[in-house]
Amino acid sequence: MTDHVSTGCDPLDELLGGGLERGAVTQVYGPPAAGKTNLALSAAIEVAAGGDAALYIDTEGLSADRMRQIASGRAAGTDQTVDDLAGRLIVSEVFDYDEQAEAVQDAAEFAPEIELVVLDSATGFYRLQRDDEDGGAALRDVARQITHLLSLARKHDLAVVFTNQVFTDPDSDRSTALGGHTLNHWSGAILRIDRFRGGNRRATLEKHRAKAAGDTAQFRITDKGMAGDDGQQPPRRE
Ligand SMILES: Nc1ncnc2c1ncn2[C@@H]1O[C@H](COP(=O)(O)OP(=O)(O)OP(=O)(O)O)[C@@H](O)[C@H]1O
Repeated sequence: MTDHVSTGCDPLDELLGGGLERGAVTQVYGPPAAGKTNLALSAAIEVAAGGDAALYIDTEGLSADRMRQIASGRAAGTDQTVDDLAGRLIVSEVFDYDEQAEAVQDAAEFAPEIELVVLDSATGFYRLQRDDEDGGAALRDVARQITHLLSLARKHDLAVVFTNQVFTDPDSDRSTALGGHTLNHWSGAILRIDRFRGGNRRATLEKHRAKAAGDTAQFRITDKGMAGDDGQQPPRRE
């Protein structure tokens, strides 16, 4: 077994020192439509293509069409079908904060049989409460969820990735990840994604156990999922 779970996109795997690290939590954050969900889906489908299972906790109303589109791109040219790949994804749809907490707790039941847990997004419901007086309590709840997933990652040697939104700090006018230091602390790796004109994406490594912060990679989102910045689907590792 390798130390990492592939994102399905070679430039991103390279940036992350091999992919999503097992035994750790990777945070992917960025503005709306940056490509966070695409990255998470691509990684989950890559796990499925390897014959393993992934748990996908979805708070955002995942598009089944988009999932099948990426799966179909991945299955092309192999002896696997879209249904083979989709069948190895355990999708847990949650509709509110309490359901999210429950689904994260329940990840423990699946952990022995899966290679990846996706939480997309960790803070979507939290964001709505950001200005509430219990914003602090909500953040503590999310932090508890992330530490629970981290303990599963360590115990079962699986990878965990969660997505996160940005907010603009009125003082510095910079956009930073929701949950700040608290969520960053529990994230072994942090990837920020930004979107540019023409559909180009840039990922910036902001935290990593073994690599310098500030490294970047370019990629694009295509019909088939994620591709290098030449628009070509990267060659697949066997
Ligand atoms: N088939 C496709 N071909 C090219 N680009 C696509 C395709 N499907 C989706 N996209 C791109 O992906 C974007 C959405 O990406 P994604 O859902 O991963 O964003 P996100 O960062 O998760 O956003 P949010 O925070 O709003 O959930 C779309 O705006 C579009 O640019």
